[in-house]
Amino acid sequence: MRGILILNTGSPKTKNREDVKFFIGAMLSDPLVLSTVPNWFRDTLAKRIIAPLRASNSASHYELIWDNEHNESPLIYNSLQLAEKIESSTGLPTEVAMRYGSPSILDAFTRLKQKCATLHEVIVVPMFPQYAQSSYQTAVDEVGRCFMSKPQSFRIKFIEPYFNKPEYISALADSIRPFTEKGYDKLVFSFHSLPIAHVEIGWKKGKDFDYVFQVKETVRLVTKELGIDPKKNRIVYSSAIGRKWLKPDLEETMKQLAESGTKKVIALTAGFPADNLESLYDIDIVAREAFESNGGKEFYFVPGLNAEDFWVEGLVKIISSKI
Ligand SMILES: C=CC1=C(C)c2cc3[nH]c(cc4nc(cc5[nH]c(cc1n2)c(C)c5CCC(=O)O)C(CCC(=O)O)=C4C)c(C)c3C=C
Ligand SMILES: [Fe+2]
Repeated sequence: MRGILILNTGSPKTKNREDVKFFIGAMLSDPLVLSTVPNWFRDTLAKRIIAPLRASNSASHYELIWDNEHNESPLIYNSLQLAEKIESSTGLPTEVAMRYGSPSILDAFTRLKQKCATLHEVIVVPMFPQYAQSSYQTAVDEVGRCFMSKPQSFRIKFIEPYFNKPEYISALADSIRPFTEKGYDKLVFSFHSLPIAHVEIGWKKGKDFDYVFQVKETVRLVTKELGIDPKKNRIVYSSAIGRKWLKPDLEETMKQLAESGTKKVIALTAGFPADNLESLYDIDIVAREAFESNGGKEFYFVPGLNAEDFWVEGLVKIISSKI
């Protein structure tokens, strides 16, 4: 029997400073994330310098978006909900694993084997529509490392980035349509920013690794599916932590739009199917505030696809294409 593994980046175990610090340290000590630092210095820089400096601020952001009802980070909660629905829709054992922290990849393999003694194949579904070495590549590499760390009775297959897959485009369009139908001035598509150095490495390898190409394709195809005016679109990038990162910046653009008289804006992330810090904080709190406090009148945030039925249906089709 086959199993399915929903794979994402991860989130702190709790919103407490210590857990947030641990998570940031784990992420930034990854050579595919913090790649411009010599190997010998990366761990120290990540765990002893950046993580302690960043943790309090970051924890205060997590505090604002945390899912207190389920006592969980929204990213983890959304991923678990999605896995539950995929399992009941396909009848195949489905688990969640994170690149950093928990639930871990090895634990997820164990749970899949417990659910199914005759497991012969695991289809790994990285929840990254566009390729980046710091998201898709590092997550699939880690699954590979875990898989090779001990003998397994199953094989693994990976779903590729689905930036242009009709099922993803149509799910995104379905989530945006109720907002665009009511009229708007600008539709802002936000994506995670990346160091230009990462973008260039991907671009040189070709379109399968080219983040900016894939971002633009997602936006072009969604625009076509919705039948809306591409001139009212903006592509922006959030969460840059350096000067040589992809621009224009989300917050800066919101301020400029408001200052130049734009009244009604719709914003979403087409780079994260599951809501998380980058959508719930960067867009729904920071970008909203930048727009509204500079003269903008109406700001609408399109929630992520999360575990919406139309996305579950689309994702199951994407997964089925590997079977
Ligand atoms: C060099 C730094 C970083 C790069 C490059 C980067 C790329 C990148 N990240 C995601 C997805 C997620 N990142 C998340 C958290 C997070 N990411 C970084 C740094 C880089 N990310 C940090 C320091 C953190 C911790 C939070 C913070 O302090 O800002 C998360 C988790 C969000 C959550 O809700 O918990 C995700 C998901 C992608 C897709 C990506 C490249 C495209
Ligand atoms: Fe990140």
